[in-house]
Amino acid sequence: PAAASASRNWKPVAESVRREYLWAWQHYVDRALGADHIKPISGGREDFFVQGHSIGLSLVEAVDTLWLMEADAEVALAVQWIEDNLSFDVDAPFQVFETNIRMVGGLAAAYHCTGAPRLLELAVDVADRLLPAFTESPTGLPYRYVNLATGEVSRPETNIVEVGTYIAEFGVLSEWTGDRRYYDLAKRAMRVVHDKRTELGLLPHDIHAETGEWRNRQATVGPPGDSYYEYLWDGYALFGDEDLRRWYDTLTDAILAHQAERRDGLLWFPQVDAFTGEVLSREQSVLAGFYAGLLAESGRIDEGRAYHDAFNAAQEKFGVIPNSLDYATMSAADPGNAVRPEFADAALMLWLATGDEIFRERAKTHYDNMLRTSKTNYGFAGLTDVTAKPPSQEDSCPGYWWSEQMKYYWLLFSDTPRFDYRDNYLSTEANLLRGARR
Ligand SMILES: O=C1NC[C@H](CO)[C@@H](O)[C@@H]1O
Ligand SMILES: [Ca+2]
Repeated sequence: PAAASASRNWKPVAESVRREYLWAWQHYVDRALGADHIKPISGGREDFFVQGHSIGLSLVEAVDTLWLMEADAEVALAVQWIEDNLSFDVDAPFQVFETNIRMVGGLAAAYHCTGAPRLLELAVDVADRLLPAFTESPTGLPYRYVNLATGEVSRPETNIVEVGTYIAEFGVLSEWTGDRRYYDLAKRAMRVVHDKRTELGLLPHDIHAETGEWRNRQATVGPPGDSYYEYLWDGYALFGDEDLRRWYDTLTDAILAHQAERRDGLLWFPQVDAFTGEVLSREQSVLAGFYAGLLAESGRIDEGRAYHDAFNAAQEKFGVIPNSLDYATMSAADPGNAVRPEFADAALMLWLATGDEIFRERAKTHYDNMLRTSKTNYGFAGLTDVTAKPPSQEDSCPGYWWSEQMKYYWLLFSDTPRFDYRDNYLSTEANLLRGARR
């Protein structure tokens, strides 16, 4: 292998990341403790799952990040708040997918890092409240919403992300409790989707939970297709399930054969008709950028590099990559960016897979551009237009900011002893479910 390029001293960057994170955390504690979101411009509070009732989302998403940063006093405060206040006995419909990746995953990661028993109890409690979405479904494909207090399910018009992004969180609950129901229900839904692939081996992205019928023709590696593919690989990586690997390989080979396009030396993944392969759109969601990391994790390193090169071209052009990019013209189809983490997610995965310093350089640029454009009075704000001078901000900070990019930067630049750099797993919400070194 090429001699590892003399890597620069990244410690000052890691210290900056930790300082900025704890600065934002202190404002959340002082002004919005227990709120799902802080409003970073005004310092106000914002609900995410249910209007009028927060359940401490940003705090739950922050615990493992704080722990990895060795901010142990802050971890203690957060765990105490959870033990004293967090209840899922809420008579309202919750989105099953978002509740899983953020709350089941956030609590499971907090338990993995701290060992506090109440955190596992709460992860099991909220997962149990999600199960009717699966068990009430005639196909095994979960409904999109469930009332956490009554178990009433609703909204069968769903998609492959929202039926297929559970195996990581549900799988560790099965592993840690011995109850296989979680794993089996998550895997069954993934099997149903895989078995409905088209002749070309591609997947449309919208599906009906009661009939099992496809509701559209378009295939995408962006939302709402992305984390279905991610979790096929993750289920194999975490639990060694050869079915999941076989399904992943079948679908990925088809994507690379029918859904990939090279243009000016860059690799892109257009939206195509899953039945005919016809290109339907060359718009690329910034969220699709995670796929460069997934390709590298799953042994397609050259393709992963090439796709990250494509998004890096966008980062070079725009500074902050727009929500949606038309890669035929490299123009911003949707000019906002709600502090999306995917470019940094893929940079970490590619750096772990290759050791190539270029990915730390690219992540540093992503961090610098986020600092410059999103930092505001009490935290970090999403952008409504990355092309404006300066980019225009919105008074909102999403929960994934507390779990994702700041954790990716910290892991890339700190070399923290609390993370096993050789054997680890981060969920699609960057929840650490394996590799904490207590
Ligand atoms: O998988 C996900 N999709 C959307 C968010 C980040 O853009 C986040 O919730 C997560 O990474
Ligand atoms: Ca993700």
